[in-house]
Amino acid sequence: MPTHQFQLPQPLPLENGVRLAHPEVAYQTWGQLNAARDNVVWVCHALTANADVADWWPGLVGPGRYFDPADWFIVCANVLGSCYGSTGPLTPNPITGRATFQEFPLLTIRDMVAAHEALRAELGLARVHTLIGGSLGGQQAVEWAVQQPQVFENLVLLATNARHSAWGIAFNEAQRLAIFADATFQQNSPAGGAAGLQAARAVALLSYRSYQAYDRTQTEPTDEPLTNFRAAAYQRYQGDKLAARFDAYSYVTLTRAMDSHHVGRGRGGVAAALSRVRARTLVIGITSDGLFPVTEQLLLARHVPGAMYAEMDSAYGHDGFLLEAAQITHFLERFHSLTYAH
Ligand SMILES: CC(=O)SCCNC(=O)CCNC(=O)[C@H](O)C(C)(C)COP(=O)(O)OP(=O)(O)OC[C@H]1O[C@@H](n2cnc3c(N)ncnc32)[C@H](O)[C@@H]1OP(=O)(O)O
Ligand SMILES: N[C@@H](CCO)C(=O)O
Repeated sequence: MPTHQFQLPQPLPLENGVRLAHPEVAYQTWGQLNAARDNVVWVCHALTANADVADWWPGLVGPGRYFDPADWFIVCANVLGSCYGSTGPLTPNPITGRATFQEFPLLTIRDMVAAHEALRAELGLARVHTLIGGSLGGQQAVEWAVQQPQVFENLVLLATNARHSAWGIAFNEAQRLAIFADATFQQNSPAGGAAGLQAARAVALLSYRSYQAYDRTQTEPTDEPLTNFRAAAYQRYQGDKLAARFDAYSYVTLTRAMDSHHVGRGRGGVAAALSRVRARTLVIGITSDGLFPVTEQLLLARHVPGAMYAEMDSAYGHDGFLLEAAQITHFLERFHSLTYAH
């Protein structure tokens, strides 16, 4: 699908008090809005994905999948701060003409939601049938459902939380330290900090997978090597793969936004904030998720009124929310049949 660009009509007031001039949001849509305008599905993507949800979630979005464009009008927008078309740290500042990470403001999950809320208004979508997201996408989804409870009919949160944990922030900081240790980060060019980003992704992978996943896929078949281990090659490969498609400046910006996530900030705490949600809600946890452990999804389900909770096993750990399409489809079908049974 073509990627559309939406420029917000006004500067965007950010949570830290700065106004972001002429912000843009890149987005894609699939399917048609029906006459009743009640078939909207909005997908919020995770850390390094983009607006092309049919590409990165092919098991859930596409012909014959649970979210089939023949039935649904599906929207996915790139987050503010990313390097896939929405305004980010390497976007030239329209006033100064410069693109420098150092001058780019701190973004929060609420700022990302504010940009997508402006896009929702632009598209004239008064109601959204289903808002769905995992990980950083789930952080946006829950924040949005707290902010605009009247808009969302159904909310699906996967492998996410109400407030980013100390453990998650520590992982993110370890990754940022790897990036800052790369002297080329000062360049403010797309390849700046690439070696640091490779190391950051290798660290991140440890939090996205599990002991069992590495044991199953990366154990040596023989006892021969004393060096150049399979698991080590996998770490390098994954680092290279991300550095080839992403930039270090967006990575730092987005991980800082993730750290900022706290639905209860200024709202009397997490429980009070979650009690505002009016959407029928399904929360999905992954038993092997070491980054967003199921205790975090149980907390969401406990405080969102009437929420349902489902738990899946995955050999992948946290990244199971991207890969376990069959299990997620099963839970969505059950959720749909329960919420629309009468
Ligand atoms: C432009 C864009 O692409 S943007 C959108 C793409 N990305 C996103 O949307 C972000 C979300 N997606 C992701 O995070 C990931 O793609 C996931 C989690 C869904 C899947 O991760 P993957 O890396 O594909 O899976 P996995 O961990 O099994 O690794 C498989 C890869 O590692 C390689 N690999 C496996 N073991 C080793 C090893 N020992 N040494 C070297 N390479 C290895 C495989 O050959 C395979 O390579 P390939 O990706 O080039 O086919
Ligand atoms: N694997 C995900 C991050 C984990 O939520 C991504 O690269 O977007």
